[in-house]
Amino acid sequence: MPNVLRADGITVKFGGVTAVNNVSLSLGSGEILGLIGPNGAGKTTLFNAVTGFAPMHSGTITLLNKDITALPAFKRTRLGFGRTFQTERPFEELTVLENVLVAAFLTVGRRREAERLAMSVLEQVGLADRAHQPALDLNLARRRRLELAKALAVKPKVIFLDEIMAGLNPPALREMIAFVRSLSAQGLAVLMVEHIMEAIIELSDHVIVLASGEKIAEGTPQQVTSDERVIEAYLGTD
Ligand SMILES: Nc1ncnc2c1ncn2[C@@H]1O[C@H](COP(=O)(O)OP(=O)(O)OP(=O)(O)O)[C@@H](O)[C@H]1O
Repeated sequence: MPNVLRADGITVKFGGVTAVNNVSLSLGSGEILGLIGPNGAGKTTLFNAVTGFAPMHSGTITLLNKDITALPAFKRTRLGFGRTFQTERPFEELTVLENVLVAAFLTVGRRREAERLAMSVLEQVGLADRAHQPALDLNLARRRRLELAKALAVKPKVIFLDEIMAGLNPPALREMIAFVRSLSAQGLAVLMVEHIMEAIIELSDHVIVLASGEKIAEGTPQQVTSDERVIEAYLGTD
């Protein structure tokens, strides 16, 4: 599988705390990489470093063989990074469509083209019928879909999903799992931080486990969930 994204030797420090220590990952087109680990393991920090939202101490990032390490987040977005945020934060006073338009304008200059793109991603996530409602009116599952629509509206090559399954009820979780699978089937590379193991096990081609900023295991979902170090990191030892 050709590499879409590579991150090599990523280290992030906050003052004296090393939140991510020398972690590498790579991701091919249509591949789903799950990033798991106990609270405070460094998942969000690694995710933010790769997407350009957290400064790195060291490491390199390449997108389609182009070194993008020095680029700020908005330039990475333009080159094909779409992301959701752990705490979804729509502009609540804007409509659903307007929220997606804000993202679409990051990659498309003309209004008509941006509107077409925004409507097509709203259709893709099943929110087209709510396009003209205020974002404020959406329930949690639909807010997550709006986050996805915003991430897709930048025409990504890699999509970064930060705990998009958290708090969903079982039917909404099933729908979200199916939706993420459909993204990978379309050739998108997916990097997913997720605590819901059901989703990780069903979706991930490959899983990286972080604990205290270190990569402690990687492999298929079956390999990592039976790994002693992973079980220890989650359960602790007395
Ligand atoms: N802006 C920051 N300033 C200082 N320390 C930070 C900052 N962001 C994260 N940290 C620290 O870095 C470590 C990793 O945190 P991070 O949020 O990346 O973990 P996580 O695996 O995403 O956790 P969770 O599953 O709870 O979201 C923690 O010790 C955290 O306190």
